Amino acid sequence: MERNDSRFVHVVASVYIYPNLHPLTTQYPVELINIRHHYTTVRILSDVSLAFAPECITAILGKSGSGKSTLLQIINGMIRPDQGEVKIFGKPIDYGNIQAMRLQIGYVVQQVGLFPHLTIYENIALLGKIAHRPTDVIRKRVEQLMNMVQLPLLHLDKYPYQLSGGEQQRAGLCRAMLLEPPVLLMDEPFASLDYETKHSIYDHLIDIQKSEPRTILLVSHDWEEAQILADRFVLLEHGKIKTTGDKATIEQTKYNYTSRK
Ligand SMILES: Nc1ncnc2c1ncn2[C@@H]1O[C@H](COP(=O)(O)OP(=O)(O)OP(=O)(O)O)[C@@H](O)[C@H]1O
Repeated sequence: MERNDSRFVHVVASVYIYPNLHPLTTQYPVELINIRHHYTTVRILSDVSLAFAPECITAILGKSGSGKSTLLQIINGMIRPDQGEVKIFGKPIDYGNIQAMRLQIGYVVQQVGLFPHLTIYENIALLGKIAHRPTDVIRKRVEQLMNMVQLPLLHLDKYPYQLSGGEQQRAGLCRAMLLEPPVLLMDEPFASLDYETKHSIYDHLIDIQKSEPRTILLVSHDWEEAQILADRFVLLEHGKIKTTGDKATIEQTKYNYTSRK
């Protein structure tokens, strides 16, 4: 039986469920069922079925162009797949009411995407305002998050250009976590950072995950990053699931995968 046989759902890691025998339940915060997607005539994702375990960090690994970012954008509803279904906490995405679902899903990208005309406070607090949270509650949460990632509070009134790349990335992380989303999608968030800054943010992320466990899907092509941060992983190759596994198997998979001709 091929591992990427679309009749099977890969439950990360390495447990396979036959949907007809064990209907998927809401125990999985994010489920992908037979996802297929094309850009123009090129197929980017083929029959991807996955169920992501709750409160774990799952790395989505694969070479450039393997479809990792497309998969993440399908999960947060930015892209509607040509075929298949995405379920968030057991419910299929309602594309007519995407905003409500987005409040449950934080999204962090490499380019950070802080608004240049807003202060760091205003950037981090933005979703709180949109969700009509009381100002004092938002302020408290912003300060709590900044403390968690060790971003000095004196940066609150600064503009993004006045912060370093690593500080901006931490502010982006705070913004994504403001509403305590149970699911956090991260698309190569640390790729542009230097080694030391990256490692210091890894430490903060591990600490945050201990105090506020959430389901994190981390797109990366960095096996070392996956080894440090991830509990589980999915390896994509040409838009298909090559394999899935847990932390203990990342190193061997990396060796097998990267030493191939
Ligand atoms: N909007 C688009 N229109 C057409 N093709 C696209 C679009 N977005 C991505 N692609 C193509 O789809 C393929 C998969 O892209 P995707 O960004 O999902 O891969 P990736 O694994 O995240 O790559 P990378 O690691 O380089 O970011 C690539 O060949 C890319 O050129």
